[in-house]
Amino acid sequence: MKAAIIGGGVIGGGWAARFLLNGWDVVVYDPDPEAERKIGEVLANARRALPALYDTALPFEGTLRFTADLAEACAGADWVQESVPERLDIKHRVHAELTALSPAEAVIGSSTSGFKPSELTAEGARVIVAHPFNPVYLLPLIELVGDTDHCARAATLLRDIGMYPLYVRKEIDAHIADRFLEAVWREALWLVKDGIATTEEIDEAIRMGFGLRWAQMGLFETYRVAGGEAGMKHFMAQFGPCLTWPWTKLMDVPEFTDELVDLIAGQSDAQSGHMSIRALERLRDDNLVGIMRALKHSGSGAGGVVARHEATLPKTTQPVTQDRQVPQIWTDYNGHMNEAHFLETGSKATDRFMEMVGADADYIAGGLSYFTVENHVRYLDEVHAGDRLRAETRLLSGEGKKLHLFHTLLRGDGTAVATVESLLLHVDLATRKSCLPGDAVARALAAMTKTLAGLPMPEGAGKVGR
Ligand SMILES: NC(=O)C1=CN([C@@H]2O[C@H](COP(=O)(O)OP(=O)(O)OC[C@H]3O[C@@H](n4cnc5c(N)ncnc54)[C@H](O)[C@@H]3O)[C@@H](O)[C@H]2O)C=CC1
Ligand SMILES: C[N+](C)(C)CC(=O)CC(=O)[O-]
Repeated sequence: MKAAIIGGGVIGGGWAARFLLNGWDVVVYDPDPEAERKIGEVLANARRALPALYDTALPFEGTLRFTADLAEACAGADWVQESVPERLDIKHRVHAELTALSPAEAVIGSSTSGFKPSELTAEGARVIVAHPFNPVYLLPLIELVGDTDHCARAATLLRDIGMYPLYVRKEIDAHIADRFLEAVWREALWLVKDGIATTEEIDEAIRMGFGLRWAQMGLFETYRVAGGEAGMKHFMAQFGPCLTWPWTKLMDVPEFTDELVDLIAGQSDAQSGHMSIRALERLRDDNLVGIMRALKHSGSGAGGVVARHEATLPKTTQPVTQDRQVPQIWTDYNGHMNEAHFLETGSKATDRFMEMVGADADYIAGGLSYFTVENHVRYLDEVHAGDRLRAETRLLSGEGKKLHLFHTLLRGDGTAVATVESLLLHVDLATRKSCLPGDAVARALAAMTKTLAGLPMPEGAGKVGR
């Protein structure tokens, strides 16, 4: 698959990284002589962040090219994404060329934050709104607005690269999400201008409270809970009258005078000027990865999107039971992967092995499973954030109620970095007592045992179950 990225600034760079890290070939067209350097830096941040959301490897990266020839960028593209500055005259000029140069079946998306499809297509261009959120390589939301068939094709491709397409049924300036951002932004400008709060105090008011709620429940679900046992109706009855009180300045906008711009920029420098933008991006990405991984556990919000995408990625096959990238959040104060995550990788390798022999989610839902009763971990070498890490699993014994596994954890360069030897007992989940496995699992283990018969024990094995 090929993506053409037209305009490779903050947003175009993020799109390029999202496509590339999902295995697409990417060609970037941007007249800025600095575009290649900037995209290289965005990509470096994306490489440490996006794969860290997943407990399995993403597809191999596609190729990245830069071109000064717009026709070459668009030729054979499956997706052409325009991310040039938010000016309608520039968008019109670029869209006319993209419509003429792109394959008829290609999606042509505009990253516009606020222009409506009727404005973008007024001069005959074939384009839809595909509005992303920064950083595009991590945040799944894309607002799609415009021709329904075109949007439907776009939605399918977006899901394949782990994104969440939200079809906006009725066009409106600034779509859905930016209307909220705009409301909050305008209120914040007044609070600074009127000397009520600094930029830092406003950020604390968001991140210490409602910002945490929004990521996992949005607005309406949060307020439903805030209504107590009586729910949404009680919430609306209690806070309905406030709608007529002066709790907002929404219809009134402060003018960007030099004085206000200097005040805000100065406060922002005092708040965050000690860090470079790239360092702030890495801090933001590490936090987003941590939050999204927590949400993945419960299947909520953006975490649910990652979990659903992960389920579509190719599964490992014997003897490989794990294949993933080491996330930043797995590293510790020594600058390498913390000991706990070697065992976590071994544990996930056991889960995958169980699946491979038929002790999968359906089997467990049927009331049978394995419990680990002993582990032995040997730490052989260091692993760092961003390293590829895989596990190869050898069945040592699978007779009766016992399952004895030996996982070798290998770094991307093939070096064995740890072994995790695990002893498990088959259990009946109703009685919580050990019992023999079901026939299909017993047969799969017996067949595997036969294949492995006569092989020597792996080096370092035999430390548990004695
Ligand atoms: N920055 C943000 O937070 C978000 C921006 N957007 C939208 O994305 C679009 C791009 O915004 P940013 O990336 O922030 O701007 P930017 O200023 O970072 O990047 C724009 C890029 O377009 C290039 N460019 C200018 N004319 C061009 C042309 N004729 N052909 C190809 N490239 C050209 C520039 O050299 C520059 O690299 C806008 O429509 C904006 O509303 C959408 C979501 C969030
Ligand atoms: C400020 N903004 C209007 C450019 C914001 C967006 O369009 C989306 C985002 O990433 O916040």
